[in-house]
Amino acid sequence: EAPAGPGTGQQPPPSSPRACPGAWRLPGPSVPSRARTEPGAPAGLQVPLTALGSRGCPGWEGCGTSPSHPGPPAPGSASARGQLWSLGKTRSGCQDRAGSLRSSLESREQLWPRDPLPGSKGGTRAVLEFIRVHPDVRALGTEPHFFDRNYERGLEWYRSLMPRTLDSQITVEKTPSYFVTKEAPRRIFNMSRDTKLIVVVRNPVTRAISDYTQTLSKKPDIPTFEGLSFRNRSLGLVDTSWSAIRIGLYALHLQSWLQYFPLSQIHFVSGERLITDPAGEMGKVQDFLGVRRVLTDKHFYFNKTKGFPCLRRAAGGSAPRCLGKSKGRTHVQIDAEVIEQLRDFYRPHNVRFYETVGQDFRWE
Ligand SMILES: Nc1ncnc2c1ncn2[C@@H]1O[C@H](COP(=O)(O)OS(=O)(=O)O)[C@@H](OP(=O)(O)O)[C@H]1O
Repeated sequence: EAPAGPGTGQQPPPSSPRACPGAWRLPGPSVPSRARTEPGAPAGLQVPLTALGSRGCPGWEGCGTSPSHPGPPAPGSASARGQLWSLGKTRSGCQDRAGSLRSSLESREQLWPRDPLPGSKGGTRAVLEFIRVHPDVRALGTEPHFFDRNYERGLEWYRSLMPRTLDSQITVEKTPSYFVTKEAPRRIFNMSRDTKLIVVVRNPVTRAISDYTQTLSKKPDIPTFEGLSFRNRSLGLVDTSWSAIRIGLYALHLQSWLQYFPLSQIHFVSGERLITDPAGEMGKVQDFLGVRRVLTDKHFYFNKTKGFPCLRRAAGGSAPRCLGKSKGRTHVQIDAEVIEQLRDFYRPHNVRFYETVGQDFRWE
């Protein structure tokens, strides 16, 4: 996905005295005596836990061993709560990052070839472009896909992509596919258990149609939405192996994250409210990240042509900015009866999700 924003945004000059050596900006050398191999990581992958360690910038090891969370509870245990994406840097100075969400509980073989690049479609680009306006936030403009597709490249590679940050700044990235990537929670936890995660959720029926609309724009020959959605439509059997459907089973995916992260470390953005009240939703994001409420109503305006809220001034620029053409597409028309069937299908899953996170998103 092409970034809508200007590169990695504003960056401090290399000589900035406040720049945190070895954090995201400089791929620090691994220290063999203190490096460790992540259990389950590809053979030979060293996670240099101390590479970020320097005054004002507690290293990975420090972050990773923070007592804030005792570690992954046994799968299925009552204390297993936690979850998903976005990067952040804790106030203690640990450099965390966000990832995005979506985890393929299914294998890549199952996702392929119908969904080579599943997306969130909830509004992750909007959240990233909005939050990067904040002076205490630095964002990677592209999706690194480190915790899913590029994990073998190693943490040094990931770090080298990141924008330079000051001690006081938070680093964020977004990769929607993390949410449905089975290995992502463990990998992020092993990088830093203090990572703050943001998940943008949207009515799963609308999300599926958005996902399908995007795929159709790239592959006009794919079967109809109706054809892909059901194993047997007359019996109402929904095909949960189709990723456009499966990604919307939020409660299911969330369970993988709750094995590693407490719910308090995960923030859920309503994709619907992000459009109707961007300042309100971004206010909550700022609170969650622990930064000042800089982004307010005055940063947004509703662009009638685009049909969406846009920024009066994008990060690093002075002109108004809306997201690109791939955001806010006109959706494919879907039979009302099919939509009703999918609503029925998702209802119990949505209720389970609301109960798990303690919020009612009112997807009816
Ligand atoms: N301000 C603003 N401008 C444009 N679009 C906005 C905005 N806020 C939220 N959205 C919704 O974001 C949807 C795309 O979601 P993502 O960015 O998560 O998609 S992706 O997974 O990264 O491909 C996109 O979905 P579609 O409308 O289906 O294209 C939009 O509805």
